[in-house]
Amino acid sequence: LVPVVILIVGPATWVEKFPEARGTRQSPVDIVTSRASSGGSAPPLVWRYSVNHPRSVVNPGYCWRVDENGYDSELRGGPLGSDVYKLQQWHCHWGSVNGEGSEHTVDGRAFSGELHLVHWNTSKYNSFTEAAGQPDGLAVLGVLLMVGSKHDELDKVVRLLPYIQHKGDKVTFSEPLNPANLLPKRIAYWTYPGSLTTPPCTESVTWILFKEPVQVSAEQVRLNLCYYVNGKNV
Ligand SMILES: NS(=O)(=O)c1ccc(Cc2ccc([N+](=O)[O-])cc2)cc1
Ligand SMILES: [Zn+2]
Repeated sequence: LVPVVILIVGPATWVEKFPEARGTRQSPVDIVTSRASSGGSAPPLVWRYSVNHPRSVVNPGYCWRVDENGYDSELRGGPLGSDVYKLQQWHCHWGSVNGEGSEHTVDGRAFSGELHLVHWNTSKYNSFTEAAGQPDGLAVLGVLLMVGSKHDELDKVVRLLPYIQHKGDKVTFSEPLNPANLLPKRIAYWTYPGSLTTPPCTESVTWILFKEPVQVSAEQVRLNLCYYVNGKNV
């Protein structure tokens, strides 16, 4: 008899190390559109990002992450009350197979990938890490990605991926880039109180997921797939 060792390394083991993962507002979720209530009289969501500053693309071991390096930006309004949030970093989630890389699903449908723009509450907290531990500390803009035409703004990052193939690799670039160009044209969104989708799974995220997917080319998806295995192998 060969002893069978079942090695569980996925989300199922996260609860052991990150008790938050057992919480009541865990992300990602399936957005059941028929159950979403209309936004009513919520104020408009507004954002402003700096364009001309050096950014770093990092390989954190899954997908890729762009650090804003503390340069100024603002996200306010919508579900965020009177607090002002600042962009800390943005990153992606891709699947190991095309078409199933997104974290959130909409009526059970997954998308090819999902971009997250991670902001923290500068009105109430003094650092990203402090804010990341508070229920109203973070606000993440989620953008669903589907295969279609090439995305020129995203390509400014995708073309750098061959230079950060290993975990910990980092490359700094100063080509002007406007994160607002990563967002869809129509800015209708779903919002709900949730958590970080990967460890430490802290329940500190106000999720704002845009309804309209953004198109990226099949080549851009392939480049992401061949350089990164999605966070699922964390
Ligand atoms: N995918 S996501 O929910 O947008 C997400 C965003 C950021 C992070 C990274 C992270 C966020 C917070 C901390 N912390 O406070 O120790 C450590 C790592 C993890 C996950
Ligand atoms: Zn994410």
